[in-house]
Amino acid sequence: MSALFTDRLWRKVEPIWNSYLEHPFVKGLGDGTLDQEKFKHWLKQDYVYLIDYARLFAIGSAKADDLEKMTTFAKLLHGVLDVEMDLHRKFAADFGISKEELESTEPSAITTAYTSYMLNLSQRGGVENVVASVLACEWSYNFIGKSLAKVPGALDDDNFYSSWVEMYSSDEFTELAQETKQLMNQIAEGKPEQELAKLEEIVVRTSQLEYMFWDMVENKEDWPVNI
Ligand SMILES: Cc1ncc(CN)c(N)n1
Repeated sequence: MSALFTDRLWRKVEPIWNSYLEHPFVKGLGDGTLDQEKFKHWLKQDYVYLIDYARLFAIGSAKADDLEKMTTFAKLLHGVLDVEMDLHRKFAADFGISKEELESTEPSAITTAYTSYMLNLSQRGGVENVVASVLACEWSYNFIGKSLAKVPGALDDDNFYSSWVEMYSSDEFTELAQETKQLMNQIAEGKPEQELAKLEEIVVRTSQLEYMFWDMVENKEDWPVNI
């Protein structure tokens, strides 16, 4: 049996992903100490991020060369729009933020950079670029969710963010992450090293952008010079 491409990717991104677990924003989600104003910034920025992220699965579905992959992309699209974004809508309702306000959030510089990077690569490349672009997003949140679920008290009701940890460590979200990994392995199979290296670079870059997104919400950043 040949080695899985996602095992190779894991070895490459592991140090970046471990740094997420040390990030104050992520730690605050696990122990419940995160400032709610910072969390609201995440909620709004992530909502508009996810709208573009969902578009990537629609692009993947359109570019897929067989019905099986088309169906997987459609399932992942549904996962974003109707499962993951429901978490955001529930938190927003608790804060008195309407769906309209969430949806009309102005994307920050980092949100724009991250979604533009993925959309650009996905539009100009084939289906392999689409999967490589979305992989770190799905897989790293599941990695974070599962890691935080092991923090004592993280899933208890008195952690304001327990439903966040519950969602990203859930069996349902784990299945979505697994399906994305399987899709990556299927598509990578038989590809020459030169192409695999390009896909690896996309996963490394999106992993770095994930870190920048955590920093952006921690610091409630928007654009450097706002007018
Ligand atoms: C920025 C970001 N990255 C990943 C995920 C998980 N889909 C997310 N909601 N937001």
